[in-house]
Amino acid sequence: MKIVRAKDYADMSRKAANLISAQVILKPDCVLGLATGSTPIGAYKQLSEWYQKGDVDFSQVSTYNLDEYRGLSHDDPQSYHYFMRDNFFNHINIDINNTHVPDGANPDAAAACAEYDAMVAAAGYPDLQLLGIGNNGHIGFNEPDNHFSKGTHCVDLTESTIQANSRLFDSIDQVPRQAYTMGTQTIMYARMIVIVANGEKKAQAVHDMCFGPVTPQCPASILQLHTNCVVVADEAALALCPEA
Ligand SMILES: O=P(O)(O)OC[C@H]1O[C@](O)(CO)[C@@H](O)[C@@H]1O
Repeated sequence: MKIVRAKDYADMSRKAANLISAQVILKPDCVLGLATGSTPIGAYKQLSEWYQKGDVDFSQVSTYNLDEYRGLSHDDPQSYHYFMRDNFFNHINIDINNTHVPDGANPDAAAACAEYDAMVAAAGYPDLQLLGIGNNGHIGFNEPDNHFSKGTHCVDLTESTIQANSRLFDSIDQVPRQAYTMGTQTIMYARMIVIVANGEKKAQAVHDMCFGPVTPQCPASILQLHTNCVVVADEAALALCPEA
């Protein structure tokens, strides 16, 4: 696990975007695993600007997102389908048919998850997986648990995640209680992982991810065992990691 210290959110976003654009430049038809949440928005913005300047070309890239709320239509402004179009896909030259997000609109959880797993496997798994980290150490929507998850599955969101994500909804009652998420094992199949974190709220989770025991109680801690994982975090998120 390599830890890259960034000055602030803008610096973190640029550094993460640099790693992603290097992947696309080196392998134009690469598979990117993508994340939602507030943290990666700056990196998506930076990549979109570099695309506009002609520095990076997404025409052959395909993408697989980590997760989606169960029960939201693809056009619901709170859905991750919508988020990805709004924050990234609409601003670059990616073929929208090559972008994939778990189908939260399919009420048949088993079918939706099995179908998504088959697609990610058929694509050969991501060359690079971008991740954010939850305040409780979750990756994707893999919440603290007594075992690490494997493939795509339906999860009950924890109260802390519902609370944290309620800032993006009109009221906490509107936050969906379930989601479909890529499993931890699938995330670990990515050939490179870039995990971004900023702000003091993430400091404990970042410390536990990098220096705590490897335990499903902090799902991100398993990344210590990945052979090519880069943590890009700002000073505030690294406040409890002075040794990093
Ligand atoms: O970047 P944020 O908004 O803090 O979210 C962190 C994590 O939480 C999620 O949004 C899910 O709650 C993940 O997709 C993300 O990685």
